[in-house]
Amino acid sequence: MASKFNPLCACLFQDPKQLSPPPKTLIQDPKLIIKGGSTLSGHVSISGSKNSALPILAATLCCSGSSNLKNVPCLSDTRTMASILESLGAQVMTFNGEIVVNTDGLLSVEPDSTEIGKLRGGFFVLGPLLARFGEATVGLPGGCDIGARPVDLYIHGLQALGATVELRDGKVQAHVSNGKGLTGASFRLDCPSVGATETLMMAACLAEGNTVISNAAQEPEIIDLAGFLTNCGAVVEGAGTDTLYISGRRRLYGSEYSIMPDRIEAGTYMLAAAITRSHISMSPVIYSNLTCLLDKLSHAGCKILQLSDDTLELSAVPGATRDNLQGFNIKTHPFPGFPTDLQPLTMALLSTCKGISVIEETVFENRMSHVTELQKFGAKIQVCGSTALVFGKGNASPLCGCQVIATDLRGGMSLVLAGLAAEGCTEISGISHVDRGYESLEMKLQGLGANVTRMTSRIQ
Ligand SMILES: CC(=O)N[C@H]1[C@@H](OP(=O)(O)OP(=O)(O)OC[C@H]2O[C@@H](n3ccc(=O)[nH]c3=O)[C@H](O)[C@@H]2O)O[C@H](CO)[C@@H](O)[C@@H]1O
Ligand SMILES: C=C(OP(=O)(O)O)C(=O)O
Repeated sequence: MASKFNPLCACLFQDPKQLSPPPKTLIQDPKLIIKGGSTLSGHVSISGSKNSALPILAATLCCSGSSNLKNVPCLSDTRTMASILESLGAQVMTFNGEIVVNTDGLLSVEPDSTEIGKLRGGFFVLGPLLARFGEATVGLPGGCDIGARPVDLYIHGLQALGATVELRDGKVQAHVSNGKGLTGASFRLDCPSVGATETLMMAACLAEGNTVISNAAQEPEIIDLAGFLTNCGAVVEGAGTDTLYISGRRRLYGSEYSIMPDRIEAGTYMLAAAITRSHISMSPVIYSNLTCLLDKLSHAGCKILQLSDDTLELSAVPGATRDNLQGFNIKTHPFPGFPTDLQPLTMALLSTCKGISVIEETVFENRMSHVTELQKFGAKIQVCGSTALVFGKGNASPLCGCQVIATDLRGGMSLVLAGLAAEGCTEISGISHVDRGYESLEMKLQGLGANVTRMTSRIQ
């Protein structure tokens, strides 16, 4: 049984009230209540990147010994990922944003399927398990319901490295039958999938010989994963370009690594400041990871100042900007294009700007489910396929608080932004979707002066 030291649990056990058994049936349905319409001010700290932490946690399976990961965000997704590693027999210790993982005593190559089904990132364990142990059985992943999200590229890539892969009973079963392990190969991805690039990169690091992955994803999270793998002894070149060159090693060794700041969380707080016409600062931020959004926000009329290497200040206060923010068009693309994860949040902002804005979603075929909820605030949006026309309200009439339901992570967060800007009270249910990706959400918003509270109903 894997051991886990969690200081939070240790604290709970010191309080005798916490020792009484919980009621038999306990349904928790967290909601956020937002009293909107006020401006934000102050500084917000940006957490470590969820989408870096998940593949890097999976990559610890490639390594002998312990990996010590710092700046891991405390999120339901990272907790689920830790539990996936534990279901394999890994030892996982969590302490204050640090996670130490030791995979030496692994007992299984089949992670808990229920946990895998909770997020997309769980599936990333397939490549490392197969590469290190020659076999793996992994259930199909969950994650946001924003499109079909097949795993064909992962499978074809692993087959190119010599694995036999089949889908049986809703699980991907993979093994290497040559008795030696995966073999390096050249593989071209049909589209630059982030998860497939990460999975193949991890697998290739332990394959015999050289691998070339072309049409690879170029997201900053790929560079972060390559940074961790390189620290562990891997040889990866070209991360951040469309071609990766990997020279396989017999073994990798666990190392210490600090996860980069979350560019999507940083973008979210910039958009929160813009939609509430506020002035806030934030750090740490890597500017080059956010160029597209920064350009659009400047064009809209926001004033953006780089206070230091990693600190950014954004002002959308009337007077500091033109008379109101001007709408703009976006088309989502893989990095360095406009990030799909910021599309729903940008839509919320555009509904308050001047003029008509066009949003084209090209990465996922079904990432518009937030529109019907945004319309409940009074936002004027028309959707045709994967394109949305946003008729900005400008100063004409503000958004109005209402009751809405979050059905995915970023769509849910777009409702939080709308609620911050809206006049009156907003109640957002389905907040567990948002908790997958935003650390200390209401604490951070409260720190900026927002009136946000969490309500957890307990039903027996
Ligand atoms: C945990 C994590 O890191 N999630 C991110 C990751 O998701 P994820 O890695 O799932 O996203 P992908 O880059 O793989 O998906 C991009 C497109 O490729 C398609 N595709 C993907 C794999 C495959 O085998 N076949 C296929 O057709 C998908 O359906 C989608 O239309 O990148 C997305 C794109 O930046 C982000 O929105 C997610 O937040
Ligand atoms: C889509 C996202 O996550 P996932 O890939 O885990 O569903 C996201 O982070 O916006």
